[in-house]
Amino acid sequence: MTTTPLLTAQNLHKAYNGKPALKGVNVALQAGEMLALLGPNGAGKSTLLQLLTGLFSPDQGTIVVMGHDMQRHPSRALASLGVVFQQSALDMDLSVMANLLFHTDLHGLPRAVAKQRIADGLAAMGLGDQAKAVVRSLSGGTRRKVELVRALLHEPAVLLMDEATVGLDPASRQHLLDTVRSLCHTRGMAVLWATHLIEEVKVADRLMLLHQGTVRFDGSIDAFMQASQGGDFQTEVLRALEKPSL
Ligand SMILES: Nc1ncnc2c1ncn2[C@@H]1O[C@H](COP(=O)(O)OP(=O)(O)OP(=O)(O)O)[C@@H](O)[C@H]1O
Repeated sequence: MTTTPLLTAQNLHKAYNGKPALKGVNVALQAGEMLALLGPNGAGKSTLLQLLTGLFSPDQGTIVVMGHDMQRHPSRALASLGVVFQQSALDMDLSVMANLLFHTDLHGLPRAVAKQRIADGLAAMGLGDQAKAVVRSLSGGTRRKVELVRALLHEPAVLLMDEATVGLDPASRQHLLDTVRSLCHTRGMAVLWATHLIEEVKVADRLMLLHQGTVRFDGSIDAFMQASQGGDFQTEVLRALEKPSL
């Protein structure tokens, strides 16, 4: 059965000063799906995520989120997106609570609903006692978790994560990914998650390999391994990306 994807990007092109960074990329994210976007430095992962979040416009191509065209109706499209970027979006001098309330106000959530979701979100990430802490006083790993709580407060249909596990120790990284994974299952949230950590992508439903602005593979990890040349997962990913390491 085919269903309408929650997010569709078609034929995305983007160049910087005439140098192409994306050359006709297509993405379709289905409800409940976790898609890992893997590629070496400079492959175009951040550029793709910046286009999908409406930060920049593509030179060519279209992006539709929950039926809303990103260029024609950006605020409607963005209302269904949660974003965790490499760069922190938190105000370092405000408390965790103030940062999170700022986000829920932006999305027009009533305060009572906002406070309940914030309490639940912090508790789910093991941060129930950190609401009053000033963000600057938190470790890098804890800030990442707060970023995730923030990104989920308006219950987005689609979550976009760019290297969201950077700075986390292995246990926290696993916890963050498990949390996201269970939201895919329970709420049908779709996730596009850019990373350069090959081993990390094994928990994803689908793998997209990006190299020099072009999609080299898009499908399940099983399909990738079946089409490969018999090496282990890491070896085959590096072969597909023509890299000795990522
Ligand atoms: N603002 C910019 N101005 C000029 N060139 C850029 C800009 N942003 C990215 N590029 C170039 O576009 C290409 C794709 O970069 P991008 O950051 O999207 O890749 P990436 O896969 O996210 O890499 P990384 O993992 O290093 O962040 C690279 O050649 C990069 O140098």
